[in-house]
Amino acid sequence: MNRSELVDQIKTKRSFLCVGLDTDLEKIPKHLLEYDDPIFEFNKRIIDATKDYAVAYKPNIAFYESQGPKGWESLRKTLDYIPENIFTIADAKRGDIGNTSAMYAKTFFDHYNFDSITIAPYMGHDSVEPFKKEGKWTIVLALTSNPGANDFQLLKTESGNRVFEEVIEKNRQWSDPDQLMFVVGATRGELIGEVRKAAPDNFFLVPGVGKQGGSLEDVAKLGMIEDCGLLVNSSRGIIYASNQKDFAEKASEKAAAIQAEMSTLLERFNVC
Ligand SMILES: O=C(O)c1cc(=O)[nH]c(=O)n1[C@@H]1O[C@H](COP(=O)(O)O)[C@@H](O)[C@H]1O
Repeated sequence: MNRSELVDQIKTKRSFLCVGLDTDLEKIPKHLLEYDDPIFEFNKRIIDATKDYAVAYKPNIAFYESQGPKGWESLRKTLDYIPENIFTIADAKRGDIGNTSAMYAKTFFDHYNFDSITIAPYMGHDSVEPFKKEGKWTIVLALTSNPGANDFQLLKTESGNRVFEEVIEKNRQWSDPDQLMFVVGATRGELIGEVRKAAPDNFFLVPGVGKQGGSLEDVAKLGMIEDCGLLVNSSRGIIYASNQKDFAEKASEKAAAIQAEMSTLLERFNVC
């Protein structure tokens, strides 16, 4: 999916919500465990319940590969079930020497037809390069939402930049902004504005609202640009809104509430 198709979705649905499919057999309602593929049965109902409010889905690959071959099959069925006009993110956080990264790209872009993949940039340009592909996006970790982000990402480099700024600057030299997003945690407060300064025209994937406590309003205030430029993810806050038979209904209510807030923010910041 290209940028203008993504932005059209955002304007049509008045939403920049990404629903994270972090589907955990320990957390899904017990009655679904009777099915042959409980992960897919859960995802299917979550997708049906949230697709009017979401512009992207992000299966976190750890939750699928941890189940062995069956998990990969649940992932494929889930991906096939996501409506075609909704953006898909393989949250895999890959990145290795060139020929190995090329295999990761083959997995997620050829075998599984994802629109994008998350990438850990620690190994530098030749580890990111193989993910550049026509019609596909790379989503590079810049300033993450977790406490450990401070261990490396905020360190100053010789140039005076902090590591996350260096990651952004370099990746912007290597890739077109219409195929390059950055991950910025909603929990990073004022720093989101500094990330926006470093990447004025890239889309951001912003996890960390909901369970991790980030504020949607602050993210919009500091990060929104003319064509929105944001995909804000919520996983547990939506998909585990209930662990009873009403889980899909509750997920729908949560997604609808976030979409309503997003609609107001899109209007406030003159996107649509
Ligand atoms: O790349 C990510 O999506 C990601 C980056 C980051 O900095 N923080 C972060 O939480 N994530 C992912 O975003 C999702 C957040 O889930 P919730 O906290 O349940 O909404 C998980 O799949 C995380 O792996």
